[in-house]
Amino acid sequence: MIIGVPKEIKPNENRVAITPAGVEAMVKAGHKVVIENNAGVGSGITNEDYTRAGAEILATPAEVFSAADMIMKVKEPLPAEYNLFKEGQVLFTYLHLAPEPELTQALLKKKVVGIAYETIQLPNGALPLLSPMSEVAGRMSIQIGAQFLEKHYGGQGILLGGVPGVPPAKAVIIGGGIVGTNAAKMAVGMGADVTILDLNASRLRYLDDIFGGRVKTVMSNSYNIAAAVKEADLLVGCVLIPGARAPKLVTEEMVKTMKPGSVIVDVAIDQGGSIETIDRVTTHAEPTFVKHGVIHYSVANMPGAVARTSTFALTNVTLPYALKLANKGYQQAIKEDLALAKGVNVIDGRVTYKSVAEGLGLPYTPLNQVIEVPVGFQG
Ligand SMILES: NC(=O)C1=CN([C@@H]2O[C@H](COP(=O)(O)OP(=O)(O)OC[C@H]3O[C@@H](n4cnc5c(N)ncnc54)[C@H](O)[C@@H]3O)[C@@H](O)[C@H]2O)C=CC1
Ligand SMILES: CC(=O)C(=O)O
Repeated sequence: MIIGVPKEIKPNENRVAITPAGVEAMVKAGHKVVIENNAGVGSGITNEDYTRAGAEILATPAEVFSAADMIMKVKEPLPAEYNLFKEGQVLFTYLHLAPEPELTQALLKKKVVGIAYETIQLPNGALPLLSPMSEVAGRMSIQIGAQFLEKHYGGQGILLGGVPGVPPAKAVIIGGGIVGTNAAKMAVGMGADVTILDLNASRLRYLDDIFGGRVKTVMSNSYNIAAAVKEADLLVGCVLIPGARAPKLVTEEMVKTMKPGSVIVDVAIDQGGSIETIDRVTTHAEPTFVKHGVIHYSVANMPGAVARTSTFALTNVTLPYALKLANKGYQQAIKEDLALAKGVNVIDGRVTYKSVAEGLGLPYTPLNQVIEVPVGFQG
């Protein structure tokens, strides 16, 4: 199989979908890897690093898309890439289709086999290809929040951890999954007063255990969210219903109750966001805007800012699945792997992931009506 890796084009997206180790593994398995010129430089990987591992460098994204049977990317394709897909091409990347109707239509039109990193799901519910980036974004959310709380960034001028004699800032985290847990680790480490809300009581119990009483856990409902938001100096939004648009849990009225110069970091923005006052996706170049006196941060590719860490963390987990797809072909690989089958969002011009179809108001086709699925697969 020919595997193509274009350079990412989202603003300040410096990650790349394969490392030289991945190239070497693909080539050893009998595949060819073509990589766009300088695709790895943002992550500190040169063309020569790739060619030494056995890849071929191509000058343009058009050449990469045209040569490849499978495209490996990091972020969802942008409009400039929509016309580059080939019919039946496998696209293995983060897709986040629920808030992306135009991208979804482009993939359906070209009958692309769209396998989304973020919906590959193990039988125990874990999302192994989302987790490492959630770890990165969760940890970043607190350092970003701490920075924007500084006066010269427009914040209240408070130190997250306080100092002896002055109380710490209040960090409120909505969603106690991978992002939320990693945010809490950083916030606790920096000495903040931390509250986590989730609607999964078992998860709250787990968080209470691992943090040994250093975080407050609260059941997520609109009453408790309103009370916590009002107190928050730093609010981190990180809920997820896999594949679906994020629910708007924090209303505009709640945001109005926050102190001027407080900060909201909506990590769940890649699934449409969970804060009503966030009406736009921001970029690393211009990451914030102010509404009702509150600083809003809504960058959808946060890990792109720490590209070297993120590229290696991401490719550690994507490579085994990419190898399986390349070695067996997508039909056989999907038929044999329950987690991979959960990753298929679009195939043969149909949407095969239910919450994506529901979110976009498009017809849903169960995956088993399109290709063979593993025994026990539930779409
Ligand atoms: N902006 C960015 O650069 C990045 C964004 N993300 C996004 O962050 C979000 C969270 O990801 P993970 O932590 O990995 O997901 P996860 O599945 O580990 O955790 C989500 C948590 O949200 C909870 N939840 C669901 N509905 C809720 C509600 N109504 N109230 C409170 N909690 C609720 C779930 O019980 C779960 O504990 C996802 O949308 C993910 O795509 C992840 C990495 C980077
Ligand atoms: C998860 C995701 O969207 C990212 O890492 O950019």
